[in-house]
Amino acid sequence: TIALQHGAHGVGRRRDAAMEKWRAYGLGQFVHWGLYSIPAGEWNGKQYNGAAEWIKSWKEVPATTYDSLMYQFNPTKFNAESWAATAKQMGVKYVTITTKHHDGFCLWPSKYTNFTVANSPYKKDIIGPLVKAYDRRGIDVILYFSIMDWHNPDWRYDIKTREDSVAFDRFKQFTRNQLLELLTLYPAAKGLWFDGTWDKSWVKQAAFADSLEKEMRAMRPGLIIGSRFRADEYGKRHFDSNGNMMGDYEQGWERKIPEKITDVHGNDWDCVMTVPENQWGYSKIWKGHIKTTDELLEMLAKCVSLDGNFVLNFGPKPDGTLRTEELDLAKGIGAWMDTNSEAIYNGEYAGLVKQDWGYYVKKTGTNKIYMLVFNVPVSGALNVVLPSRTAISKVYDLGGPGLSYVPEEIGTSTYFIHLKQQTFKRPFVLVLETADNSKNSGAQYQKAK
Ligand SMILES: COc1ccc([C@H]2[C@H](O)[C@H](O)[C@H](C)N2C)cc1
Repeated sequence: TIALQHGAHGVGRRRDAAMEKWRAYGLGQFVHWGLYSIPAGEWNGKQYNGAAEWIKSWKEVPATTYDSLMYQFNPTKFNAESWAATAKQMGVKYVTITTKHHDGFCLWPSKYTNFTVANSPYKKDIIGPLVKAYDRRGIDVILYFSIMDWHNPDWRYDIKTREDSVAFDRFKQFTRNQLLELLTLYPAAKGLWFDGTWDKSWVKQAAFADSLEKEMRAMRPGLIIGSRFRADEYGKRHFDSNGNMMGDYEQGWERKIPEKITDVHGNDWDCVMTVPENQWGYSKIWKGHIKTTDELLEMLAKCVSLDGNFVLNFGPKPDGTLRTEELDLAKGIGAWMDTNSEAIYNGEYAGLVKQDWGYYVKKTGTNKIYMLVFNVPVSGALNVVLPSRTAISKVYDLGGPGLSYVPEEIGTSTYFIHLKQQTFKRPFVLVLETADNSKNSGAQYQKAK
């Protein structure tokens, strides 16, 4: 191994209560809201073909004109309680909210810049009411913060000259000030989701970022910070020069999901996902494929079955209301979660052979295994292969009270569960209770005929 001062500071999963709670979330919500929500991907009648929250980077958009959008920010219909109520009904256990995106506009009244809600017609703090509304419903709040700040004149993409270095030192102090300010103003926040950390200027700040991370953790014991915040002294990000993950969970899964358990290297992780192909902030026109409730439920199931959390993005409108398509998805996901959330919360990788019908989730600390079924075979028979010397002792359907199955044993710890009906309109969950049958514990199952 390589001697590192600023690489990973621990190997393997955090075992403290705060991280165990994070590990158990299963389902989260991302909220991208800011000045970019006003143009919503359009400028002078032309469609920006990137992600709406990146419109300031479009050459057709003069930075000063974009920044004057601050004087239009007045979300008269914003109601933190209704956003939190929607999230509660959807069944999310945590929410990640943009405090400052790359454009540099702050949704809280920061005293380190004028580019904040305080100087907009709206005037009021947005973050405080959101933290309160979500937190009091038992939904933990994570604060999204972009290191890259296109508004701050001291931001640099790289540090080439003495002047760059002097300016970026000012920028580093500004960044530290804002982060300590956020932790001080919003003590209920459980973590920070960093972004905008890929440029050379920041990648060169291994020592500064490491000491800042230590300072924030000391200030807020239990604070959860992902792998995207800092680089090690050789410029390695997410995983240090020895291949160890930096931070408490892997943040690389943006709009993509791991295929198999070895892809996650035994770490905690979350997948952040957009409803359209690639739009985080509100975009008037959603081009391309828009994901349906069932597609999103399958992504959720896949993430939880591979030891991760699934975080679905919402891009509220400039008036502060949520768009209809997102409200409909929240309702659809919530309805499914009302029946099946016990297969999502406190779930982990079950260690069983993956089958085509869907995903296994094991309830942490128990021998209860859930079968989240998305693809019913034409045979109607779901194949289950358990570790040897393990037997199925009981199978029942979470959705159909009293709907239980007697599996057919077709080999050592190998079964078919013959479904009783052929057509299913929605994904459903079967609960497997297993027992050790090394002493042939007489588990209730049919002998193969
Ligand atoms: C360089 O490509 C990028 C960089 C940052 C992003 C940002 C998005 O704006 C959104 O905030 C997402 C979570 N983040 C990775 C997306 C693509």
